[in-house]
Amino acid sequence: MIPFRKMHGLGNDFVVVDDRQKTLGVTPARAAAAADRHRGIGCDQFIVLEQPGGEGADVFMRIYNPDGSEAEACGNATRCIAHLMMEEAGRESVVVRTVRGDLPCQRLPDGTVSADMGPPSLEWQDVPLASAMDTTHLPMTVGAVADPAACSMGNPHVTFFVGDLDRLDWQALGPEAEHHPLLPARANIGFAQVIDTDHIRLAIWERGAGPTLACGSGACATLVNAHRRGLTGRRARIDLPGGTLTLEWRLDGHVLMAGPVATAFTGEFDWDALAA
Ligand SMILES: N[C@@H](CCC[C@H](N)C(=O)O)C(=O)O
Repeated sequence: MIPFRKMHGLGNDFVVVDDRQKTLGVTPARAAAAADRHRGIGCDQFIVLEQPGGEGADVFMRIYNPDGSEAEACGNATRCIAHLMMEEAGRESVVVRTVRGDLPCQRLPDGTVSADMGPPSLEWQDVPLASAMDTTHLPMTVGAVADPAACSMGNPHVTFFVGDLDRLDWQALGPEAEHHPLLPARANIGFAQVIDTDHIRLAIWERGAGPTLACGSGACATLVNAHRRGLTGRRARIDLPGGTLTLEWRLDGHVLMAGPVATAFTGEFDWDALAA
């Protein structure tokens, strides 16, 4: 049997397994089976802890979407895994390694966990987009929304700025936007309503996962894109369906994100039962 921990950040939920001993036999298909909300345990991302493979980090975090694709970044899982590692090490700060790089994290005095998600990539090749263009204004229309901005937080993000989120059926627009021909690696799609220069409401359609209650890297990308469009300053509170994240795009280029993390329950499963 494989022990797991069900964690979440603002309801963006994860099944976390510890494969630091390399015994679990994780494959993309098995990760997808475990993430399935009907036949598996159910989660937005299946997270695998591995040995960091070198100095400078406490753990390596591998991220699978429910469709079996591997993601380069996951902000909320970074904060959850940082919490786990801080408990394990008895420290108040750790470094989580991902395919994107090393992400320093710390526990804040109010008990929330912050992650330094590194600098965004702003060039069209790095998002990636299908051809050369200004990443602050993409020639992209999906239903009633148009003219989004894009950037990468290691994973690709597109942000549509909308007038009233409550009057937009954004879940109906997500699939077409995620698979738009301008997006060769697909993308996470944000629908953002700027309330004030330091306050954004955000809903996210996640690549490989669909609508989620929150997306940490999506919140980072939204602040970056909103600031580049002149809509906000470099700090904002971002309200998502599952709760609030605090964001700062520092002058050194790094994006800092803070918010709550929680463990919902723990349990055990085996791959054969999931596949049945
Ligand atoms: N929930 C995440 C993002 C997870 C990965 C994403 N679906 C992708 O494919 O890039 C977050 O909190 O950032």
